[in-house]
Amino acid sequence: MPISLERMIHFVPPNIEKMRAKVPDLVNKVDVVLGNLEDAIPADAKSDARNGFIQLARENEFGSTGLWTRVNCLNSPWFLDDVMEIVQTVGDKLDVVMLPKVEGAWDIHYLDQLLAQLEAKGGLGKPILIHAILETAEGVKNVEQIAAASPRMHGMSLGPADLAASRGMKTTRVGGGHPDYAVLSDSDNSGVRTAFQQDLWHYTVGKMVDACLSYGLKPFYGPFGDFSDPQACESQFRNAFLMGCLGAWSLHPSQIEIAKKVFSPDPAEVAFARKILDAMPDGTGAVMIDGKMQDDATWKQAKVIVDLAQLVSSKDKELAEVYGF
Ligand SMILES: CC(=O)SCCNC(=O)CCNC(=O)[C@H](O)C(C)(C)COP(=O)(O)OP(=O)(O)OC[C@H]1O[C@@H](n2cnc3c(N)ncnc32)[C@H](O)[C@@H]1OP(=O)(O)O
Ligand SMILES: O=CC(=O)O
Ligand SMILES: [Mg+2]
Repeated sequence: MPISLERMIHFVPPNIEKMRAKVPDLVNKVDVVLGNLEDAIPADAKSDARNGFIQLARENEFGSTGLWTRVNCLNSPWFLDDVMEIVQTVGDKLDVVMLPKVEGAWDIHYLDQLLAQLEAKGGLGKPILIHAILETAEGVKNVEQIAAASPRMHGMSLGPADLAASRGMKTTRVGGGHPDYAVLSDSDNSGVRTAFQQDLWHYTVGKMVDACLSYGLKPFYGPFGDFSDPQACESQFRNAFLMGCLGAWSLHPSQIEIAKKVFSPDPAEVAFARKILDAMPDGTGAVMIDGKMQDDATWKQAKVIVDLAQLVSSKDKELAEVYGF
C-alpha cells in the first residue's frame, strides 16, 4: 500500500468546464483530486463527466496529489464504460477507483478482476486501487468481508446520505448530526432537563475503522453537505479523525481548509507525542510526563501521531516548521 497523505478527497464535477479549469490550482491545494461520475452528475451528463475526467487527467500533472475517480454503481448502465474507457485512456495516471454502494465482497471481486484484465491489456505496471463507499445497510453488515476482499483495497469512506436512505432513517441531510437524536438528562429538583445531542454515525464509523485497520486499509469520513455550517463540518470531521479516520471528502472549496486543519495533527499533541517517544527510546517501560503515566501503549499512540505529522510535513512545509521537523 503506497503511503500517501489523503486528508481531503476533493470532489470535482468533471462535466462542467469551469470546474475542470480549477484543477491546476486544486492540485496544489488538496491531497486528492477526485472526478465524480456518480450521484450529483445528471443522468444526461454522464458521458460528458466521463470524457471531462479523461480530459482533466490528460491535461494535468498531479505529482504527489492523488488522482481518483468515483465511478457509477455496478448496477447502473454507466459503470462498465466508466471503468473501460478511463482505464484504457488514463489508467497510467489513475491511483484509485472509488466504488459506490458496495454491498459485499462480490462487488469488489468483480471490479478487481475487471481492473486486472484492463491493466494486463494496457500493459499498466502500477495496480489501480479500490476504495469502497460504505453506504448501504447490507454493506455495513458485510464490512469485514469487503475489507478483506482484495489486496487492491485502499480503504473505505462512510456515505451517510445513501446509508440514511438505505436504512430508512428519517433524515434529509448529507452527513452530520440531528437535533432530535439526543439523550435527555434525568430531571433535577427544578425540573430542568438537558438534551445531549448524540453522533448518528458513531456506530458505523467505529465498525468501519475496525474492519479497515484489521486488514491494513484506510478509513475515511465522507461528505458533509451543509456548506453554510463550517463548525458542524469541522466537528463531524474531528470526531472521525479522533476515531481513526485519515481524511474526509471536500465537496466545496470552503471545506478544503477545514479538512486540512482537522486531519493534520494538532501541534501541541505532536509536541507531547514527541516527548513520549524521547522519554522511552526503545518503547518499553513506564515513565511520568506532566503527571501522566506513559508506557508501551501510549508510546504506540504517540508513534501514530508523530508518523502522521511527518507525513504531513513531507507535503506541507508550513506545518513542518510548526511541528519542528
Ligand atoms: C452524497 C454524495 O454523493 S456527496 C458527493 C457528490 N456531490 C458532489 O460531488 C458535489 C460537488 N460540489 C459541487 O458540485 C458544487 O460545490 C455545488 C454545485 C454543490 C455548488 O456549487 P456553486 O453553486 O458553484 O457554489 P458556490 O457559488 O458557493 O461556489 C463558489 C466557487 O467555488 C467553486 N466550486 C464550487 N464547488 C467546487 C468544487 N467541488 N471544486 C472546485 N470548485 C468548486 C465554484 O465554481 C465557484 O467558483 P467561482 O467563484 O470561480 O465562480
Ligand atoms: O456518497 C455519499 C453518500 O453519503 O451517499
Ligand atoms: Mg452515496
